This record gives sequence, C-alpha cells and structure tokens, in this order.
Amino acid sequence: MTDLLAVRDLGVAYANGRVMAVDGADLTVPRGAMLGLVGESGCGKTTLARALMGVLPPGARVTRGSVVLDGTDLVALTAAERRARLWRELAFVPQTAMSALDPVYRLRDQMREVLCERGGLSRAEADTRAAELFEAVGLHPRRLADYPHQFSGGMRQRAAIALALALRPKLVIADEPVTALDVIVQRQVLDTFRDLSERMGLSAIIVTHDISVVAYLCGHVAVMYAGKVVEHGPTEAVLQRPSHPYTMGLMNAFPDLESDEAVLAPIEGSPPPLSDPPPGCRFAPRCPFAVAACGTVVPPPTTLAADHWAADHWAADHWAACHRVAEAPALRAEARRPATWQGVAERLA
Ligand SMILES: Nc1ncnc2c1ncn2[C@@H]1O[C@H](COP(=O)(O)OP(=O)(O)OP(=O)(O)O)[C@@H](O)[C@H]1O
Repeated sequence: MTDLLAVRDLGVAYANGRVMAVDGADLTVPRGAMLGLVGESGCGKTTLARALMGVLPPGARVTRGSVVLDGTDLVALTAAERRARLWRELAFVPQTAMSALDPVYRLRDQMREVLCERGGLSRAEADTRAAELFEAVGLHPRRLADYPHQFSGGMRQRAAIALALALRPKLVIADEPVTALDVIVQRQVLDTFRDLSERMGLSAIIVTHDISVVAYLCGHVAVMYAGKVVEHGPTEAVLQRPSHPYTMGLMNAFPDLESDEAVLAPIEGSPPPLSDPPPGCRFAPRCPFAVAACGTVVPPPTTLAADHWAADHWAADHWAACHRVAEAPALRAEARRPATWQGVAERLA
C-alpha cells in the first residue's frame, strides 16, 4: 500500500528566498502511523509543518518539491483548493491550545462551527459528534458547555485535539503538542494520542524537539537538521541503530533510561545559519566523522544496507543522508565515546 503522505525534496524560503528554512526535505507517513519530526530549535520543523498544512506566514513560499497526500500533490493546488482541504483532509494541533480555541466561545459553539459550517452536519448531529469526540479524548461531554479558560492546560490541549479530529481528517499535524505542559499532564496528552492511534488508526505528524516523546508515541521518526531530514525510519530502528552522525549525537545528549552508563556528550557548535548554509553536508562542520566529500557533496538519502539488519523486516524503510552510511555500525560505536565529540571544530579547522 502506498504511504498516506510522501514529501519529496520540499523547499520553503523566507525573505524572498534569502532564508531557505526547509531545503530539500523528504519524509513519508505510512497509513495509520504516527511520525515524530524531531530536531533542535530553528532546524525548520514548524516551517515544514506549516508548509504541509498550506498555512505559511506572509513572505514565505514553497520553492520546490511535492507534498503528495493520498495521491494528490498539494503543492500543485491553488490556495483556495488547499483551504478547502483544511480540517477535512489535514488538521492542525498547535503548541498552545489557546491559539486553536477561541476564548469568547463555548467549546460546543466552536465544535458546531467546524462540524456544521465545514462539515455540513445539522446542529443535533454536530452535538452528538462533539460529545463523541470529547469522549474519545477523555473529556466529559458536559464540558462542551465551558469556555476554554475554564479548562486546565492539558484539557485545553485535548479539546484542541478533539477539534482537529472533528471532520475525520486523513492526517493530523501537531506542533510541539506537549511542550507547554508540565510532565504529568504531558503524559496524559501523549496517552490521548496513543489511544487515538491504537483505537482509530490516527495518522499524525508529531513535531517535537524531544526524542523521548518520539520514543513513547511514534512508530516512525524523521530527524531534521538545518532544513533537511537527515535520517528517517521506524523509531525502533533509528533509536537503536542511529545511522546519521547527527542522530548519534542527539542520542548521546539524552540519558539512556535502560543503562547506568550516563554518556552525556553535547554536539559542540551550533547549526549553520539557514541564510548561508555550508555546501555539502550541513552537519559536516560539527561532525567528528566528516571526510573531504562531506564538505562539498550533498549526501543523498541512502537506505541502510540489508546486511546491517538481515533479520529485520523494517530495514528497507530506514535511511540516512550520510556519505558514510555503509560504515554506520563502526561509527556508532565511536560515537558512544564522549571524547569523539570533543574538539571537533578545532580538529576540522
Ligand atoms: N517569518 C520568518 N521570516 C524569516 N525567517 C524565519 C521566519 N520564521 C522562521 N524563520 C527562520 O526559519 C528557520 C526555521 O524556523 P522554524 O521555526 O521552522 O524552526 P523550528 O525547528 O520549528 O524551531 P523551533 O523549535 O524553535 O520552533 C529559522 O532559522 C528561523 O529563524
């Protein structure tokens, strides 16, 4: 079966093309899958999510590539055609639910607006569906009579998820849906997504800077660095066998919950300015494994060789954009040593 969403070589520019916030990004979302889009601040996650939704801010535009949702290239559609697909095909859950919910309307009225005006339901049908949606996200239907300010942060976020699901969209895109919440409430909201995924086969992209959110919730992951997706695959494969040096470095920056070996080695330096990225691999200036080609040639997405994974059925879906991908097992071992990451900038200079 084809993937629900296939993004190929997507480019998005701000400031008349001077800042390429997304520069040749590739990703896929299989049907019924949750994809975690992970990367550090400023790597272009929000821009990519907004480009998928077709709601870029003024001054931003898609410069190249395709976004094929269920067989239709959304980039080729007019703005009006794209707007008509919002809610129905693609729905958005923002970081703070307050930007999805209108403070002056009761939740029931906001549900009615989407369900009646966009979905063509009668009021009675809309009210029944709204109650079902609230139940699906763990809220009592009685709370539909409340205003957003009467909800706690976690409840508001669940109400925003219910609203996003109103017209049974094919794909939900959630931008840092738990970042603004405290840890216990984060868990409740993540469990809501997990439940929806298991019970309803929800397909979603979860944008996050937090690998532990991906590990908890997402069956697939796309790792983004400086405007590009550098590694992509089933979460288990990517987290157990990171194959791009940036992913290896990210993993080192998170404590391993299953072992006492606390190797916390930061990746030195910072991502390049997107107005003037380096030629070749964008991670090369911070990469302990960079070779001459990395400074000049952009590495293409390369599927991991089958022999890394002989027995694993998901091997074919795991790729990394690194010239040294064939050496990934050896590099991974090196990457676990904190010394590997020390003084990289000086060594490369
Ligand atoms: N309106 C804008 N005009 C110009 N540049 C912008 C604009 N919005 C974002 N950028 C730039 O685009 C790049 C990507 O930003 P984006 O917000 O997509 O990244 P992000 O990974 O989502 O970061 P964060 O996690 O901090 O939200 C950044 O370098 C940012 O400075």
